Amino acid sequence: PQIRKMLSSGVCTSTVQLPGKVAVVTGANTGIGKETAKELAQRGARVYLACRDVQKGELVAREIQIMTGNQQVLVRKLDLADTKSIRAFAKDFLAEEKHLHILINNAGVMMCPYSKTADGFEMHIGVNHLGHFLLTHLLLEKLKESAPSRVVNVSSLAHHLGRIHFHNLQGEKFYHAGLAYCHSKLANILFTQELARRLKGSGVTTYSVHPGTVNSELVRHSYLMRWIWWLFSFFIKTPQQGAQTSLYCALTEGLEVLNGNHFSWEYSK
Ligand SMILES: NC(=O)C1=CN([C@@H]2O[C@H](COP(=O)(O)OP(=O)(O)OC[C@H]3O[C@@H](n4cnc5c(N)ncnc54)[C@H](OP(=O)(O)O)[C@@H]3O)[C@@H](O)[C@H]2O)C=CC1
Ligand SMILES: CC1=C(/C=C/C(C)=C/C=C/C(C)=C/C=O)C(C)(C)CCC1
Repeated sequence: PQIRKMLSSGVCTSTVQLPGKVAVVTGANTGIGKETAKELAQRGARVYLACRDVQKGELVAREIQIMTGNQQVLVRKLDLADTKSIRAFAKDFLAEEKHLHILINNAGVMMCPYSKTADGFEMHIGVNHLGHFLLTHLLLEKLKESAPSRVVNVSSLAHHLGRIHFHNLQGEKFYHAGLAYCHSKLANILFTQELARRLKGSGVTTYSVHPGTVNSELVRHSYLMRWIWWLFSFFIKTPQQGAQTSLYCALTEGLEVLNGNHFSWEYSK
């Protein structure tokens, strides 16, 4: 129990409520994204679940509506492996909404077999980084107009093993599914730092996050990881616990001074 308590430490204690606020959470139909969206809805925000599978999203939206009593939980199609889908999502969102206060770039894929996005990017870098990069870029004016607003990029402690190999960005010369994930998670952090630098003074701030080791569907592509996750399932975080660091960065008052920083449960009390 002590190990479990230590590994699942770090709770968002902010009491901030979000009536009138608008949030987008990518990959919100399961895992950490679903729990993040649920908490934002609980606090009164209008929450867009940006999912590639709209049917799955609708089921979750209904569940969140019933649990929170907030009817403003909406599902929109977003496939981060296809820039056409990202552009269509952004176009419809910008036409529909006056504001965007919280963007949580949460969706992610880990250790999938070598494959490419619709636009020819290696899947990890394409979905985890480039897809979110484009999405953020397309929504940036709206975020600025809605300032103070925040962008949270869900990265991972796996970034420590990441390197940006510009000569092999699409994994065509060499591909390792685990390392490809690590590279994409490093890209999330570098993106956060540079975005913070460029947005200084705009009222939009951005943070990257390691959510902890979380019992979710992320391990679906690796038999070994599924086995490790099963073996340690008692010790690792629930998705609800895994959502705490994203929520902390989205909600905590006064965090603007730490614009561009990386937040990780390992360092929290
Ligand atoms: N679980 C963990 O231990 C850790 C997780 N993270 C990060 O946390 C984030 C959330 O992961 P987690 O909840 O654990 O994993 P899950 O696999 O449970 O959730 C991932 C979400 O991303 C979505 N997604 C995947 N590919 C795409 C795509 N092409 N377009 C749109 N959405 C997509 C999935 O949709 P669908 O259900 O349709 O596949 C799903 O909703 C990820 O960024 C991950 O890297 C970081 C460190 C540790
Ligand atoms: C050894 C070990 C663990 C394994 C941790 C691993 C393997 C973490 C991988 C994290 C990843 C892949 C993050 C994704 O972004 C646990 C389960 C904490 C329990 C304590 C001992």
